[in-house]
Amino acid sequence: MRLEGVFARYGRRDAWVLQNVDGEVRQGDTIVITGRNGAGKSTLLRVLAGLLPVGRGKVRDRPDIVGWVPERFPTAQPFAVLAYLQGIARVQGLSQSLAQKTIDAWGERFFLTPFFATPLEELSKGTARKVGLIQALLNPPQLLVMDEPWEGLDAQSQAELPAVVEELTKNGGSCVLTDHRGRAADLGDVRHWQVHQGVLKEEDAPAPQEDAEHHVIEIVVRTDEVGTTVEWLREAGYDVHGTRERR
Ligand SMILES: Nc1ncnc2c1ncn2[C@@H]1O[C@H](COP(=O)(O)OP(=O)(O)OP(=O)(O)O)[C@@H](O)[C@H]1O
Repeated sequence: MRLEGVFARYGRRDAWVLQNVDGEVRQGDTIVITGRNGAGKSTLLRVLAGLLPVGRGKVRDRPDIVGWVPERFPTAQPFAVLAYLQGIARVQGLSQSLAQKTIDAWGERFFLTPFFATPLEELSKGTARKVGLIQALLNPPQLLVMDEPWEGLDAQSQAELPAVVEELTKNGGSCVLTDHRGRAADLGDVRHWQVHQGVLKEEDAPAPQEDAEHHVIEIVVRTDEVGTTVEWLREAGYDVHGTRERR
């Protein structure tokens, strides 16, 4: 998928939010978009997902199946969680039995099953975000676009996200996301796009800085303790660079 000279804005009289953006998303890519508040990161995600039409320029070869995970999942809808996900699966063309199997599997994986009967309006912010995530994954997307996916999720679900991204990209999908908390360090090989005042620049991975006052320690923990350990270290103020399987 390619963006060629893309300009985007929200109203015909507004200033351009994105200006002359060129970029290519290739199969298997994970791209992390960074930039200051208001730089245009979410706007770029909406353009990629096809939710905001471009004012000038072209978007070429957007995949047919795009999953969109919004920063705020809209809970003002008159459905319980399960009925909502079943409705989304139906719209996406999944058969009833496949839909149920898929919803059950994601519900287990993200600890959402106990909330299946809860009305969307009664969900906490974090639980609502899980619904926002799962609805985007029901029909495996060829492009997954996520706005701050770690935000508001519980520690176990946060720890599960890198595996979800890896499964998708290994199967030829691509993933583009924003992450102001630095959690994308858990994702392995990623490309970095930086947005500054609506202009996009591709960056090399940030170079490790020489720093005589800090050292890096590698620690080994049990697989089922990775999420809680990472969370615990971050809460204690440590900078966790990433996790990997022991080889
Ligand atoms: N729905 C909207 N209608 C009008 N203007 C908008 C809308 N959404 C964003 N903007 C404007 O577009 C600009 C870029 O916003 P955007 O949300 O893309 O930035 P961002 O980099 O994602 O910021 P943040 O990190 O704060 O989420 C801002 O000036 C913002 O006010």
